[in-house]
Amino acid sequence: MGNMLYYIRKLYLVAGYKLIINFISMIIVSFIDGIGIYLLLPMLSIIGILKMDIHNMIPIPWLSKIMMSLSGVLNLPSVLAFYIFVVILQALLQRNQTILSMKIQQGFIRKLRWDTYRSLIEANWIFFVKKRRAEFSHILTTELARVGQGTNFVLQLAASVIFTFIQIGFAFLLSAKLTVLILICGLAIFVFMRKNVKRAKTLGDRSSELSQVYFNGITEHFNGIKDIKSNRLEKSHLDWFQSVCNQIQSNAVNFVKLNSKTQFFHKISAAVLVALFIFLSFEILGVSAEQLMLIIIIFSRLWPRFTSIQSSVEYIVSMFSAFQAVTNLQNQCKAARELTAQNYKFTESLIIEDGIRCNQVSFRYNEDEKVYALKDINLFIPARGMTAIVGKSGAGKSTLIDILMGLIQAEQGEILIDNDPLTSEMLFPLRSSISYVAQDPFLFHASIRENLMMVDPSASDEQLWEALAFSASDDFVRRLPQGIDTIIGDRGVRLSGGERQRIVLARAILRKPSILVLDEATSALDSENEKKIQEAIEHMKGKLTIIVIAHRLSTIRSADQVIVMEHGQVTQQGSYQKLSQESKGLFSKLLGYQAEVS
Ligand SMILES: Nc1ncnc2c1ncn2[C@@H]1O[C@H](COP(=O)(O)OP(=O)(O)OP(=O)(O)O)[C@@H](O)[C@H]1O
Repeated sequence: MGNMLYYIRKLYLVAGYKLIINFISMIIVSFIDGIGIYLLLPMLSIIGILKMDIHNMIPIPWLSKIMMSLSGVLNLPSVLAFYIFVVILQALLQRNQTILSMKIQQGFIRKLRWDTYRSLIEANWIFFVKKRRAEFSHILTTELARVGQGTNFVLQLAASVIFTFIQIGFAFLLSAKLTVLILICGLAIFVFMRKNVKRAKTLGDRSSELSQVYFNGITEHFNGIKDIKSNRLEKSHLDWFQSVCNQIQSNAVNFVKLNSKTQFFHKISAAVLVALFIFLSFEILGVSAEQLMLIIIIFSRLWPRFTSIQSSVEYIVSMFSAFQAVTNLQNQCKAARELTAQNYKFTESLIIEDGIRCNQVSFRYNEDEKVYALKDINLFIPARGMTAIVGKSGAGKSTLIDILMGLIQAEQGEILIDNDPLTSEMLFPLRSSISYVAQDPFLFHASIRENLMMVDPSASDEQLWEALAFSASDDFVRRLPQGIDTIIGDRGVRLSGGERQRIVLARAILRKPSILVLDEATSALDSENEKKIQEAIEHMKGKLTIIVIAHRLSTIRSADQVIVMEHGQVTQQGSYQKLSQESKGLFSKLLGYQAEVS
């Protein structure tokens, strides 16, 4: 019930007065629908086509009097014209009301979609580290579509309830006793079928769960399709897929079984009740044939509404798990929000004069565990110098970079920028001044030009080629079939690993950063291209702050300082020359290993 109220409140907040207009339209449409059919029969009797007593048909004295007074005016064409006019009016209003309902439904979904995507984009990095990405796609597509469908049912339910009340009103005027009987029967059946609503909720929850599993699975499988193919893992993935599909199928069939059981029960009970009414009307209540006919018409229109109400309730209840998944995700994102309206205002970059300092910085990915990814880090990264971070795999190099970029916050200790603590207000100016090239660089399914211009939409051709030349990619880009306008596929899949790295490097340079962070950014390059890039980076020394993570130590010879990390701690710090002479240190050991390998 709490869910329902929360949902209605949200719907009202988005749709506002349109919801009320929709509600009023529904009442008018139902009302006209009601009078159209009920007046046709009495009017046909007035003009003598049906031989029925008008007072029996309309047991409301003033209304039957008005009808009788029209007897001289009406004829068959005018009665039929009036009927057609009422139907046209009703159909026109119905059409507008249907469009309005759709506008409300789509407006609500658009708002939910926007709020969810925006809250995701504004959440901090650690939120993404802890969550599965496929969950976001699943919620933004499948679950939102389910909420949309559910909203349609909510509006339909409102229409059904209003229609039912109006029809009950008409029926009551015609025969109070019979209407009360119908209502009691309707209510009894609704109470009797209540357990179906609970079951619908369980099936809805299961449906959310299964579609999440399905979405996560297929996302993972297609991300790892090369591994699947090359390691002959197709069979196990097909088995998994088949098992999930079977579960989804059986869950959906169970829901339809439940829903059709409701409809079946309503149909049977309708037939039994009609028979019972006819019997009661003639044998006990002494209702006239005319009234009975109208009551049957009312009943045949009213009863399907009871069925549709019950059916809509089942669909709506099963939709709530999807709505809950959407709102839960929004709330989690809000709790992890780092980008606020205030932050959007900061568009300028931060100019660092002195350098970045870490003071006793510690960090854990999971605060419930003892293991620290970084422990008591003290270091200084001078502005416009080149700092290299080295260490074995898992030593904490990338985590340190994330802390320096303000992507994650230190659990203990502080980061100082030119001796001022890194505050949340400084995060965005800091990031605006950084160009970051990751180990696994990201490129969009677009042309090279579009991938480059993403960071500077006003860049000229000359600037693009300058950036490409810097990253030693101008030659290979010229040789591509469509040159710089070649589409490079999902994540740049149509390029080699080294080519991808070079394009991302060109993009990083095009941004004109004051801090360039290269996280194993040249690991996939051949020696010739790596040398070219190394030379280009050396030219930049003194102009911008460069932070490089490198496993290949030959690439960091020209660094101003080298930071050596081991198990989340800084164990050595100094110039390349100095560290290579510390024979007991890890750095000289790493140098030794690499000399052996080469
Ligand atoms: N998302 C995460 N959740 C939990 N632990 C993590 C996460 N990312 C990294 N870690 C842990 O933090 C430690 C440091 O990882 P980090 O990626 O910083 O190492 P690294 O030195 O960059 O390694 P590599 O050279 O292999 O990239 C590792 O023990 C790793 O298991």
